Amino acid sequence: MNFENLFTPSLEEKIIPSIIRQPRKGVIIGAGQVGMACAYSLLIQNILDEIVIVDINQHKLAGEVMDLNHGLPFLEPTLIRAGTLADGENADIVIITAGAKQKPGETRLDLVNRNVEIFQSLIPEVVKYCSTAILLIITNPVDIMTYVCLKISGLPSSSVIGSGTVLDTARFRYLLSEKLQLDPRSLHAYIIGEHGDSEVPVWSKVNISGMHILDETREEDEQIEPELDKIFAQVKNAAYEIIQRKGATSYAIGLAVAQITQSILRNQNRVLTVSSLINNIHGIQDVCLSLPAVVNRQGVTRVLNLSLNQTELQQLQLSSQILRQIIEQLDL
Ligand SMILES: NC(=O)C1=CN([C@@H]2O[C@H](COP(=O)(O)OP(=O)(O)OC[C@H]3O[C@@H](n4cnc5c(N)ncnc54)[C@H](O)[C@@H]3O)[C@@H](O)[C@H]2O)C=CC1
Ligand SMILES: CC(=O)C(=O)O
Repeated sequence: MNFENLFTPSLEEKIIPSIIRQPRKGVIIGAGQVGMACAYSLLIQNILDEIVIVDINQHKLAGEVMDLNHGLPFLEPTLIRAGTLADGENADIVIITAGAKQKPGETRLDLVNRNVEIFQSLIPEVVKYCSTAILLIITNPVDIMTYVCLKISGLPSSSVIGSGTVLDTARFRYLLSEKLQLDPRSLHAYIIGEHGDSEVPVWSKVNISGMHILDETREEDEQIEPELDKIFAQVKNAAYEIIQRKGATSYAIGLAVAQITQSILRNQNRVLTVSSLINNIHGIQDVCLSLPAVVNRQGVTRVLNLSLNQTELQQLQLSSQILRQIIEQLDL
């Protein structure tokens, strides 16, 4: 039987999809726990039309791609394939998750030398094949790796973004919403600074419908402030707790990456606490860290100058100094 003659697409079938919009193509580098959680979240939310996944472990990569492809009958059409960076040509976004992860008890900053070495050979290849893509860095320590990627790639700072504290902000909103018995989407709160041990909760801005959290809770519970401190400790230690139990964190970061990617590719102008190059905000210079920023098809186009109280400002500046000291030790 000649399969080619079995079905010939009509002119409309060939042409109409390309008239509606350009296909959206993404590359995920690293098919580990995080890379595959990103692929799964992007796939089930129909954010990309084509996903190329790249990993040095070809054997595992082939298995991961087979497994995802077997789910396609339940989803919108998406081309998912194992590939190399050369297959990333014309990609709109490159999501980088490749590298070492924390072992139980290790900090994110402990990973810096191993992952900078990987980026030194990886990033020039990414730029060679995907020079027009937005680069979204997930590999830890994510703020340092975003800075390293920016320097090695020579790309404009708007095009190199770290997932930063988008995940910590989600943990913060979830835990606060549990405490207050609200939908987390109705509660606005931010974690800023390093995605790591020096991160900063912006308590002065936590609000529900514009109402500050302490106005909402004071009458109900006099003991709320120690409770709130406990919540922040849970946010800060979440990765340690999860890694100690299951070896890695994956689902929530996958969803966070899907949201950042959606804001980029659908030009949504969402305000997200991504990590980007900060200069001249809150006295911070030449460091990548998270502040609320506008994310769209150009990447990060605006970092918001969030007003902070004195404690928050000091904590943010300390966080930036910790990151800056590490950058100064690197040979970039
Ligand atoms: N920014 C964030 O919020 C989060 C960041 N992470 C970080 O993401 C990274 C990945 O974590 P997991 O996926 O759990 O680790 P994993 O060990 O499961 O996967 C890493 C993958 O990278 C691949 N890899 C290593 N070097 C490569 C290269 N040069 N090219 C292509 N592939 C390469 C490995 O073969 C492996 O499959 C870690 O650095 C981790 O700390 C994890 C969770 C949240
Ligand atoms: C591992 C990591 O960075 C996190 O889950 O926050």
